[in-house]
Amino acid sequence: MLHILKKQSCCCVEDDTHSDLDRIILVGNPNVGKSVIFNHFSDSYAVVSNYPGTTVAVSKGKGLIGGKEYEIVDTPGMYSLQPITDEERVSQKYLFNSKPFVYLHVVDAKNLQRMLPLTLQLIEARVPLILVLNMMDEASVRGIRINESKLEKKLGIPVICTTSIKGEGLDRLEDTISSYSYQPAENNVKYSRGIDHAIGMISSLLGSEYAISKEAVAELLLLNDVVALEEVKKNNEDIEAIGKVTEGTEKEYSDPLNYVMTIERQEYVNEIVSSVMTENPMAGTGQESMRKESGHSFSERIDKLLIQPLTGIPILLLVLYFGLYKFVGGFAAGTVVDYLESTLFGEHINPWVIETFNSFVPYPVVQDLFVGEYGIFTQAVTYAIALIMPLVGAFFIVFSIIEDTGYLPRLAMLIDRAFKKMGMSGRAVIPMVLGFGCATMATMVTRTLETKREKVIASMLLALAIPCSAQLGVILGILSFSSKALAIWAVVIGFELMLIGYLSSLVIPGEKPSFFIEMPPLRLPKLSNVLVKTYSRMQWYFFEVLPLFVIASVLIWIGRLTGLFDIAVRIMGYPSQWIGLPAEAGLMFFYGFFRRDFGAAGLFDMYNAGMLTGVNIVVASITLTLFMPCIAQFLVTVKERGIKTAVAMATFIFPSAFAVGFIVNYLLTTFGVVL
Ligand SMILES: Nc1nc2c(ncn2[C@@H]2O[C@H](COP(=O)(O)OP(=O)(O)OP(=O)(O)O)[C@@H](O)[C@H]2O)c(=O)[nH]1
Ligand SMILES: [Mg+2]
Repeated sequence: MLHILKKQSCCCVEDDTHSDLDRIILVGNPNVGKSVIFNHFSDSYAVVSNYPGTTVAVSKGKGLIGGKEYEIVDTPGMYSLQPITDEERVSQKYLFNSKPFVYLHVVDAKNLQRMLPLTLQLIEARVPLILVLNMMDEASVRGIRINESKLEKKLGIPVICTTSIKGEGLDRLEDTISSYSYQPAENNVKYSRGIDHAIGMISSLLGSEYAISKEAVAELLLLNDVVALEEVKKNNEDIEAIGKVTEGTEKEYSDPLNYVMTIERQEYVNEIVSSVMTENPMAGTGQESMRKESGHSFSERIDKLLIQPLTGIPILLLVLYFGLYKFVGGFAAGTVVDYLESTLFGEHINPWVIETFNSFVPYPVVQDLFVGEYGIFTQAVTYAIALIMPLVGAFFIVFSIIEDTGYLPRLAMLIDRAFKKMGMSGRAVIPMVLGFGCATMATMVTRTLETKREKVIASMLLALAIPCSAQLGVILGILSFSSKALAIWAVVIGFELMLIGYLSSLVIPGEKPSFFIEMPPLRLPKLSNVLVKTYSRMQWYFFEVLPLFVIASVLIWIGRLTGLFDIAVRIMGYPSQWIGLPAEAGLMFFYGFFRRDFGAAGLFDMYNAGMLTGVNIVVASITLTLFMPCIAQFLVTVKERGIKTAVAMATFIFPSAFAVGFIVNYLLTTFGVVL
């Protein structure tokens, strides 16, 4: 639980500041435990989850190793030095621009064959390197034994076995880092003559120095890698001559060069693995191996249940019912929020704060700003602490448990076919599900998707139809008065999501996505990780919402002093009335411009004040769910997708939210539905 005290570094901004400290950079495939090791050594916290692509931006912290302070850097997972997705590119760019003290290449020991090619590429890049064979616990359960010292000799770099989740081997890793000094390792990969020749030619054409070896840059150039091309252009290298070598070499081979080089590298990896690794699934005593076997087939059976639609869909519905409806909607939004908002803040804290403040500050204008109806304390802080935090907290607890089991990649497989109809692959399930936590974080996670088209559709749907945890909690809490109301809300939002997804896939050009996702083993969530992760996300969320809520309170205060507030609310009153709501509901949409959850909080207050009918509540919930993305999400969308796409999305979303609200209100009132 020491982690609780750590700075959290899962922020949305890429931090490129350089410190004077020697740097240790963690690199490796996704989902191998880099962030667990980062959390162990550094004073910052990076989120750990059981699916590939948890870390999508660089995280930094400081850590004492062998009595010396280092800067520790965690990077997004990458499969090879030639990236496919954006989060891999983040790591590749980092490699191009860093001269660290040492790289820790973290690999999953039970998948050595698949992971060592990146080690060989890093050796080819002639960077200072230590290989960390992590997840030794899972490898030994599978009867995998690795001869560490033989592997060290073969590769020419230090190799350390760890089970980072239990802290095993990390002391040895610390000692190895402390005594590390760079010794160039021999690059033993034998490429065929044409490729070898081309690498030699291109590297001799490179005049400048790079953070990685010229041969490694040459290999990337041979594969027309975008980042490598950018780097050599910056250094005014002879691009034309390089292009000629590349073209000539491509002609020599009937297969793409990437394929040929991957196969040739893999051949060498296979040779190494067969000499250093033994695999005996029946290892151990008779009893032990039987237990392992049955454990294996047990998790395979669960896997099947989760992935096959006949059983997978009912399981998904159960997860939603208990996780969201009962726990977030019932317990958090009902019991906890009720107590905090109405009793604790409403009856005790706020009256006391108002009285104390007013007795010290006798100026009504200032009183209004801090403790008035829309005051910084009475509205912004109360909303943030008593309403948003319990909802977000409850949601993140459920969410962390789901993440840590490895359920999300299985859900991705289950839903892949439905997602293909919306122009996305099953992989997009992960950012979409994360959107229920916080759409701002989730928009960044669209980096893990392969095609631009898929990224645009996913960002669009996140902005349009996925309610964030706080908003969802409020809506679940309010709509719990009638299961019919909740069903109407869910069907309309689900339908809109599928319809817009389907239409976007027809309109937005681009290649069809292919589905590839690594399937991590199912794991039992660790309580400490669930708590630390929930705490760090709540902290992040709190500092994200509180300033915006405070700014909203201040703007409302200025607006009320100048009369602009009434005008804005009156203007928003019109679309409210079009969808059958009282004009006062304009206030809620006005809040919604700041954040959707702020709007939802306004809706909660109107509901408590008995100002809305059953139909009104459903229509308002639907419109608010489909309403504008919040400011933070909009900014991240601008950063990830560009200003044009972001503005186009917002322009479409705003009127369409009211159009859907109008239709639903029309249908419900025409058919005389009473809720
Ligand atoms: N059994 C076992 N699980 C581990 C070990 N190390 C990490 N894990 C689990 O592996 C999963 C992935 O860990 P992370 O630290 O998030 O992996 P990462 O390499 O940072 O992944 P990305 O951010 O996706 O690139 C989590 O569920 C961890 O609990 C280990 O040594 N043994
Ligand atoms: Mg990570």
